[in-house]
Amino acid sequence: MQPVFPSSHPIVHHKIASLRDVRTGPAEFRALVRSLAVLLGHEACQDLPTRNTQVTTPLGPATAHVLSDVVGVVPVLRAGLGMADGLIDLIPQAEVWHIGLFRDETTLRPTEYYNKFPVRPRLTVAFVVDPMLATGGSAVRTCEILKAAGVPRLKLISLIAAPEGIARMAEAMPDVPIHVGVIDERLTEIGFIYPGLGDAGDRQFATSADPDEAAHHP
Ligand SMILES: O=P(O)(O)OC[C@H]1O[C@H](OP(=O)(O)OP(=O)(O)O)[C@H](O)[C@@H]1O
Ligand SMILES: O=c1cc[nH]c(=O)[nH]1
Ligand SMILES: [Mg+2]
Repeated sequence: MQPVFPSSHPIVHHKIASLRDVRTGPAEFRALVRSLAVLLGHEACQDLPTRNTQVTTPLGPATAHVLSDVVGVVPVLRAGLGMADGLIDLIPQAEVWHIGLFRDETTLRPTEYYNKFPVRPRLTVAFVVDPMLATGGSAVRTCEILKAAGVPRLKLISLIAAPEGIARMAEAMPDVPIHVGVIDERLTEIGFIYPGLGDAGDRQFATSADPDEAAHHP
């Protein structure tokens, strides 16, 4: 089974409490997603290798350390987009590869609608970012696409995971570590994470179909 790293950081937990809250509107929700991505991204980068380099400071030469990897950030559209901004805050030189998938609401299977990445990939490590790991279908499909594109090392960063999604990743992608804010109780009968936060894409982009939910944050 792959390593799973639930965050133990109090700031992560504090921000996830606000993210879950039904009264949190889209602007605050987006800001929380971005800052949680920075915090979890920081944890996920802990073991990245560095190489020595020389730079000249105003006082003279210095040995410095820079990342050896060509890093990619892969948001799973739509909900992963807000997390990508946080990862790019951390690693501005990262290549950003977009993968468009949504979950069919009846079968819960991922449906692909968009991919954008270079024909001859140079990445040596990619961080897949998606706030929700529910059944795990979307994460597994994304990792399959990236492996087929030749990316040798993958990591998944999510904000909330269900035990079912973690088990699915462990079976299909045992070499992909998972960095996650929290692991929740279970999936509901319609495949939502419980207690979760609802639909992460709709809450970021203000597209909830439920007028009562929208009324909480006019
Ligand atoms: O683990 P799974 O069962 O596959 O579910 C998780 C997926 O569901 C959500 O996306 P959604 O399909 O709602 O698309 P969206 O981001 O466009 O809202 C979420 O952002 C994941 O991509
Ligand atoms: O709880 C869930 C499950 C899948 N996608 C979401 O946005 N939320
Ligand atoms: Mg959605």
